[in-house]
Amino acid sequence: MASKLSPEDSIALIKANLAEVLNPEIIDNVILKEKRPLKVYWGSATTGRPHCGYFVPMMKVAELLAAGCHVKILLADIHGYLDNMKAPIDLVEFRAKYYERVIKALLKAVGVDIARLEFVLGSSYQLNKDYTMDRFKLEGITRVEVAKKAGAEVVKQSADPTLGGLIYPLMQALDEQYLDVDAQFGGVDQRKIFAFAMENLPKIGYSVRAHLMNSMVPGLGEAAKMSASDPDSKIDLLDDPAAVEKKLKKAKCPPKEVEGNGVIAFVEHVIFRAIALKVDHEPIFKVERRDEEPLLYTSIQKLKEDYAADILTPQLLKSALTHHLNELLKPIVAEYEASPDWQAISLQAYPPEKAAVKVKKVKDKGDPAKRAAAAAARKNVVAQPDGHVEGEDAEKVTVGPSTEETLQKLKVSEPES
Ligand SMILES: N[C@@H](Cc1ccc(O)cc1)C(=O)O
Repeated sequence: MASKLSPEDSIALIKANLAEVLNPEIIDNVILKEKRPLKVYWGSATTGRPHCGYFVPMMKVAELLAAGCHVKILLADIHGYLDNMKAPIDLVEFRAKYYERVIKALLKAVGVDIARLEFVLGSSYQLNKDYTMDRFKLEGITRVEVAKKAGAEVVKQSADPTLGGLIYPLMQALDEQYLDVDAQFGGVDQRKIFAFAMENLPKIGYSVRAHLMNSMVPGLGEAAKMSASDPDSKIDLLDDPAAVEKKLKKAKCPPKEVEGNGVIAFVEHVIFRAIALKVDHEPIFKVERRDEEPLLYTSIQKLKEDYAADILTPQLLKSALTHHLNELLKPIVAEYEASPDWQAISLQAYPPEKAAVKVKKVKDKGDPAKRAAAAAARKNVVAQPDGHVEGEDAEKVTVGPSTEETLQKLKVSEPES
């Protein structure tokens, strides 16, 4: 598969396995007429620890690389902060480094050549004069309601939204220009931002880009009984085989139910495609059975049929996936374990002690900062001094009064910037 593809095959692979492509002719034109590699980017706000769900967009990135594209990965550190401070400004830099390590390792695990892969840190160009002036231009012509709607499915919504959440989609649109790409890739949740970019970039003198959209895949590791916000239910990219097995055992996977089944979706969107990229023949997904011949699947359709008929049971499917997923994770974990450098980055990006240390001192549960620390410790997220809780589950555990009130009580000044 990694061998050189014909232009037509390359275009087909670029457009494969997507929910939607906007302005596909831009892609055809670059490859067939201009005869150069397509330049495309995928952006990720550097917030929570990347988990197994990242395999889904990464499979498309792997296909784009295999199709000969020049792929840029935007580590959107400023966006991570703008989106309701999902990542505190002093941690985003480390998180960006962590993301780069883990994404590289993940793509290598999939077996794709990353020579044409480039990482770009958002703040490395988003603070430049030209970018800033263009931002002002967009801000000057964008109605508040339009910006709000553009970000509605991406930016965390709240009753008292910040300006940052409105600027977010404007900057994502500008990124297309400043990253100098032909196309942007993202999930269908990004559709309104993509439409905003298509409508507004031409107004400030820039061209419309193509947009590639992945369908939204139901999450893997959403536990059957526990709440989805339980941090233990998400499979981390650095989980060891025993942890993967344990979490998958608990994962929601109703028998005979194919639609909305996260385990089947993962097999379809990640495992099958990963196998397809590695081998030249049809992918084979093997399900071992006790006392019986293994089940061999070369198509996801057959697998779904067997699942609906209960020939392939949740238990069989989960144990087969455990095996395949652990094979994918093995080199990622090995690289992490062999790299003191990466381990240090991990500690800086996601300091584990903060919440635990604070919680030990918690006596006055009336103090919002302390209540936040206690809640954070329970949830394995990080509490900030203002009572604001940071981490993937932040919204669900935020406690206490407004930041302003808390800051006054704690007698600390608002952080600069
Ligand atoms: N909006 C993307 C992140 C992103 C940020 C900036 C971009 O230019 C592109 C993508 C997300 O939801 O994660």
